[in-house]
Amino acid sequence: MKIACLNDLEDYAKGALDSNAMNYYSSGSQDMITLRDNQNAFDRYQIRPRVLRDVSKINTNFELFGQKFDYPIFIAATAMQKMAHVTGEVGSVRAANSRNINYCLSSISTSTIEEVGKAAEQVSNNTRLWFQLYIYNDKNKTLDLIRRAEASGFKAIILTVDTPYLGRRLPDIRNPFKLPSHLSLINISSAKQDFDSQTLKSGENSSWLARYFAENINPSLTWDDLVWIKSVTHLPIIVKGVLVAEDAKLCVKYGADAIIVSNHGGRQLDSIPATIDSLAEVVAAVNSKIPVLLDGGVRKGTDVFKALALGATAVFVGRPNLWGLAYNGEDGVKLMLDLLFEEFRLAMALSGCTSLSQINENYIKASPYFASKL
Ligand SMILES: Cc1cc2nc3c(=O)[nH]c(=O)nc-3n(C[C@H](O)[C@H](O)[C@H](O)COP(=O)(O)O)c2cc1C
Ligand SMILES: CCCCCCC(=O)C(=O)O
Repeated sequence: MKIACLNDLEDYAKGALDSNAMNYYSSGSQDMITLRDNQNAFDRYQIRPRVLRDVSKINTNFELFGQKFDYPIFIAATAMQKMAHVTGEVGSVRAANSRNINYCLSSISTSTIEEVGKAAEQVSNNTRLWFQLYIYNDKNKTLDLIRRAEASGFKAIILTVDTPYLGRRLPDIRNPFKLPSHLSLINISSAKQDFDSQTLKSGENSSWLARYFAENINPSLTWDDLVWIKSVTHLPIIVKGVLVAEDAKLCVKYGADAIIVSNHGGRQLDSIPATIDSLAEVVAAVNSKIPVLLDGGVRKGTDVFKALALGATAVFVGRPNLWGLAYNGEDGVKLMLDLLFEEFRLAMALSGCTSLSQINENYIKASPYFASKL
């Protein structure tokens, strides 16, 4: 069967990946309510299309932090991509940069920061790369990651703020995840996958991923750490994992250069709002002072259009990158992106919009069906 949309790629990946990788990639936390809602929530909005406008030419270009992008669709940071395809992060970055869009590398990658920087340079002389940062208890380790990202041509740091501890992912507790022995968390010192289970308190999360986080990642971060990061790098700092107006205002106050409205793909706290439902609140609070981006559940061109209509500058896809890799490495990720680009261009044309700047709140409304259920 020919792949027609991103959900087809997911179906393919389900048959191709082993259950260890698939459980890790696909799961959300606890009852996965937020995971499901991220996608479902897009259906609660409708597009208000305009007609009889010349839509023979559609322009999807835009600029952010002085860099030009061909589409407002980026690839989000997802950890350990070599379980999806032997090329892992290198395949993904090559696909993204060949299409002139951003690739975000996770701190917890299976390819080095330097390999990813080089791979991007090979396909584009204007690399489009952001580095996602977890702050370690060891500040030198954190600084080392920042310096390596700077030296490898990364253009911004994404500070993930929704993960002081890892969410409780039940599939990983029931069937403990194992990183295959030929892979490692290569940017950071070796992570112990085995530990003495006697040290666990009754009921404590026994996943090594969760334990790695508990032992290495700093849960005491505050807004002052944002100020600290800004003081140690010239790169823009993008705060990822903001969902409410109060925090959006603090991002502006403490000098964030952009916000990503994100609930970590439904993998952290469960029962929190879908990102598309949080977007308008954050956009209003920020009051155009800094760009607002969004990830979570974006699977269709109309999802991208809806996010932009509600005020997002750009969106990210997380899991679809992994499904694309599982399908056919770099070419699979290119296919994933091209499908989404095509759907988005069509959504723009059929709504009567020929450039991104025309997409605004006049093009969106709550679905009357869902509004009546509230
Ligand atoms: C398998 C997997 C690994 C992830 N790893 C990271 C990570 O290392 N750092 C991070 O900030 N977010 C991570 N995320 C969250 C993504 O950056 C993003 O917020 C989420 O995937 C977006 O939702 P989507 O998968 O529905 O597109 C991960 C998500 C998944 C699915
Ligand atoms: C070994 C550390 C766990 C990686 C966690 C990456 C992540 O953010 C995720 O959602 O998974």
